[in-house]
Amino acid sequence: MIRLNHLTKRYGDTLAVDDLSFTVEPGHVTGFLGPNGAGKSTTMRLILGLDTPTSGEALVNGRPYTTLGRPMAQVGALLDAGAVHGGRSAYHHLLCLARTNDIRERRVAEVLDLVGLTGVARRRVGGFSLGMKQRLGIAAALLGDPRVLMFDEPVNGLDPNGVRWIRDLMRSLAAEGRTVLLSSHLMSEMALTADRIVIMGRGKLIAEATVQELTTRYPTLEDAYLALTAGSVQFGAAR
Ligand SMILES: Nc1ncnc2c1ncn2[C@@H]1O[C@H](COP(=O)(O)OP(=O)(O)OP(=O)(O)O)[C@@H](O)[C@H]1O
Repeated sequence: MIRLNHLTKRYGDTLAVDDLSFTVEPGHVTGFLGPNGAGKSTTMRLILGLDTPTSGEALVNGRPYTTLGRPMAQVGALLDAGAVHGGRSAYHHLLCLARTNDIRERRVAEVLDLVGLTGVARRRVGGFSLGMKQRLGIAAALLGDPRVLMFDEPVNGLDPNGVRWIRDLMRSLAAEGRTVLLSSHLMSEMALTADRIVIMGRGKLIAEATVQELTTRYPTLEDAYLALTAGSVQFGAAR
């Protein structure tokens, strides 16, 4: 479970996350939505202890990330698929992560198989396509077999097979009772993947609802999103 209590992050004059409180429950795919600059990535970084809150707290399984023992076994995340050492092979990249996190080596082959990269495991990551890097990032997130998972825009760069694969993977991880938080700007895909939705805008919580509640009140999830975020879009072309 992920719980945010009055989470706030200020960068100079920018209030990136503003008194944000919500809970991400196990057993569901929770879609994390919001316009560009809403604060989604900052929130995920705060949950992972990659940044320090100005005030409030982000808890994973009841504790701040930085106090978790064996954190990769509790929470896995894909934030930036490009953030890997291009000179290493996929296998070596995951092996290094496993060794430094007290994870058995056999798990490396398991996750490579799970994400469909076994055939290219010995190739240098520098030559990987964006979609292959996304798969490698997902393999790293799954390495510690954590109960809590976060994915920031995982379908970016994936072909239709990859998009379908991500959807099925997210849903099966949730069906196993894991907590899955998934950000994406692709509303039609989100409607097929998530069952709960959290929407933020300008750092604040705008809505927390099930997909069913939103699509009962609005014709589609996209209509719901556009109506609810209408006052929170910061960047857009003049009409
Ligand atoms: N390290 C930082 N230093 C200064 N400002 C930052 C930093 N990180 C984020 N911000 C600012 O915080 C705000 C929220 O950014 P964030 O990347 O969290 O939004 P987002 O919802 O993930 O956006 P997108 O959908 O475009 O990825 C933006 O105004 C951004 O410029």
